Amino acid sequence: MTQELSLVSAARTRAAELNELFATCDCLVDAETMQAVYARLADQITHVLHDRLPVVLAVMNGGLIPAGALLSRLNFPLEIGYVHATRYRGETQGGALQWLALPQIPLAEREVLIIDDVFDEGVTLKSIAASCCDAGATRVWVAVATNKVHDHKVSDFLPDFVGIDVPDRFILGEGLDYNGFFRNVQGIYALPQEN
Ligand SMILES: O=P(O)(O)OC[C@H]1O[C@H](OP(=O)(O)OP(=O)(O)O)[C@H](O)[C@@H]1O
Ligand code: HPA
Repeated sequence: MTQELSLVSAARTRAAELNELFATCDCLVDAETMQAVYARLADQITHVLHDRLPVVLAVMNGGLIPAGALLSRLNFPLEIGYVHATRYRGETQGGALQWLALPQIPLAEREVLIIDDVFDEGVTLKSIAASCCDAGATRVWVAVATNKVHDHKVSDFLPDFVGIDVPDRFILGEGLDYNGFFRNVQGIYALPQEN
């Protein structure tokens, strides 16, 4: 087999494995419900921020999908940027937060809205919000598509806008990945529970 054919064959095998895994996942929130969640969140954000000229920061990579869903529903003046900070890196348990990109837009004397896919333990968003404050933001708001319900959250920090509560399971879809895959899935799914 040529090298190209063997790469194609390996990709096919991996794609089939991922499709098989996805077929065993539980749907927690369907795609239609997520659209309603984004619409409600966008209304709440609009109510608060419509005349504050915010800088809206997507948290890459997972925040990309919810940020897109929300931004297309925010019909008021705002600027868009991103930060990249990660602490799971393909694992199902979080580690130390690694910063890959700081905001490019100056945040001094600006209101900032940070958008991410999940508020899990909260380490990521608490740290990003603190760094925006350190950069001179007058007020930092946080919006998340999902909030994982458990009792091991960071202290003294909560998101301002929460889409939907989900149980304490490893979830994927709507920006959330498993080994880098499934971010593009519409709806929220959970990996099968170990027995
Ligand atoms: O509340 P926490 O326990 O801190 O976890 C939440 C963060 O974890 C995920 O990012 P991840 O580190 O997986 O990077 P990614 O978005 O690039 O996948 C997710 O997108 C959040 O940013
Ligand atoms: O449940 C999760 N799934 C994917 N990424 C995550 N990052 C934090 N929690 C999760």
